[in-house]
Amino acid sequence: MAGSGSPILTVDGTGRRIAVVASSWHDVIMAALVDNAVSTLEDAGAAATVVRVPGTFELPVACRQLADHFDGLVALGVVIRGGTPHFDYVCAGATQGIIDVMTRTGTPIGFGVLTCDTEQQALARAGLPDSPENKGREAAEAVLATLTAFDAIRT
Ligand SMILES: Nc1c(NC[C@H](O)[C@H](O)[C@H](O)CO)[nH]c(=O)[nH]c1=O
Ligand SMILES: CC(=O)[C@@H](O)COP(=O)(O)O
Repeated sequence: MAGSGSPILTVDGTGRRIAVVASSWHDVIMAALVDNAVSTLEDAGAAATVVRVPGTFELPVACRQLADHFDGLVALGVVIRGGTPHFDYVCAGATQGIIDVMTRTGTPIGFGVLTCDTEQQALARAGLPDSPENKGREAAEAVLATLTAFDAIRT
């Protein structure tokens, strides 16, 4: 299980159809996030479909297009601060946009967007062999656990 503070979840993905929506900046880190999310979903018995978008700012619109066609989504991105406030707007816009899709559609979205000041911070959370944390796995586990919780609520 990933780093300190990560919840201990028992996740079952049997019969679930999950779309992994992934941005395309910082390709090495993104590849690790996507690979870990997909393997976590498939190891849990879910069917995973990967959909790529240009950047993290485009994640919400892609999530909205997919939310009615999948049981759940995983949103993955890597945003690394540059020299202007652009980082703040991309991160805030994507985060609020993903929240809006989730609350308006009722489709759970595992949040796997890394918002980092440095590349080193992102690498440490990517689930690479020497990464202390695995945010791709965490986001995948979260969406499956949420769907399980929904089942309990509905019974
Ligand atoms: N700087 C990063 C970006 N910027 C691009 C935006 O996400 C967006 O694609 C652009 O503004 C066009 O609409 N995106 C990332 O995912 N990561 C970054 O570090
Ligand atoms: C977070 C970003 O969009 C980043 O690439 C912007 O860099 P800058 O603020 O130097 O334009």
